[in-house]
Amino acid sequence: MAGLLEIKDLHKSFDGTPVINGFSLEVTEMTVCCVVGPNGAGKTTTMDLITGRQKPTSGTIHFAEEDITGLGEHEIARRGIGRKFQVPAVFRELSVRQNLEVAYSKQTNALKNMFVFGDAAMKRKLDEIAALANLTERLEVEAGTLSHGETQWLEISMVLMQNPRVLLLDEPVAGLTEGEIMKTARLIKQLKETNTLIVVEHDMGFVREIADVVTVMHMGTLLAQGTIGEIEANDRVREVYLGSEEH
Ligand SMILES: Nc1ncnc2c1ncn2[C@@H]1O[C@H](COP(=O)(O)OP(=O)(O)OP(=O)(O)O)[C@@H](O)[C@H]1O
Repeated sequence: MAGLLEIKDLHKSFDGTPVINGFSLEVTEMTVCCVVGPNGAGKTTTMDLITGRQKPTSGTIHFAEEDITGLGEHEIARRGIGRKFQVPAVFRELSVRQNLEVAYSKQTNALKNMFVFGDAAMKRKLDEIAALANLTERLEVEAGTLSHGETQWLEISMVLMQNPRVLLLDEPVAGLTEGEIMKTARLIKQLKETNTLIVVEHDMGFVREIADVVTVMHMGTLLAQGTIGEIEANDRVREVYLGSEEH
């Protein structure tokens, strides 16, 4: 079966300096693919290229068998690729519920859906997502009062309100407590039932919990790919990444 997302021979240079050097990746539907690698390996740039924030110098990106290379950010989001950034972007003065409603209203078919299904469909979706993300008890509080972990879950929930088929998460557990990390792992495993996830993360304990496939990037290319066991046993990966001070 073809991958839901297929990246082939991607290149990106900034002012003539190559940052992505022939990177290829195939992500199977309803799996969790974790992208790891040392600082500066090109992980964030790859996510920027997938979501249209940056345009590749060459190479192709196909999503659901359609060529999305070079399309704009909004068009790619509209086709079903959602992204949660590392830096929180919630409206702090609004309640958790209002944040989720705003996110829903941003989806392309929001108006049509409201017209056809009314508020009830949105409310059902909102309750369902809040329950998944441990936010049911927090729906009426101001988003600014949430803990760091809850803020991360709210952001993931906001992306989910837009009905993505693929969800890109940039470092979702950076700065979280052990308990929050385990809850986030549970959330991601549940999301895999309906979504495909690409997760950029440095926390290898978390990666071990959630990954079906681990992709290791190094200097803008694919260094290795496999199960977490294969990756941890790979001498080259240990040399350039897992053996480094970060771990
Ligand atoms: N807009 C830009 N202009 C110039 N250089 C850039 C730009 N964005 C990224 N780079 C460079 O590209 C390289 C890869 O950066 P990138 O942020 O993709 O790495 P990363 O693997 O995500 O690292 P980290 O784990 O630290 O987030 C770095 O050397 C960075 O300085």
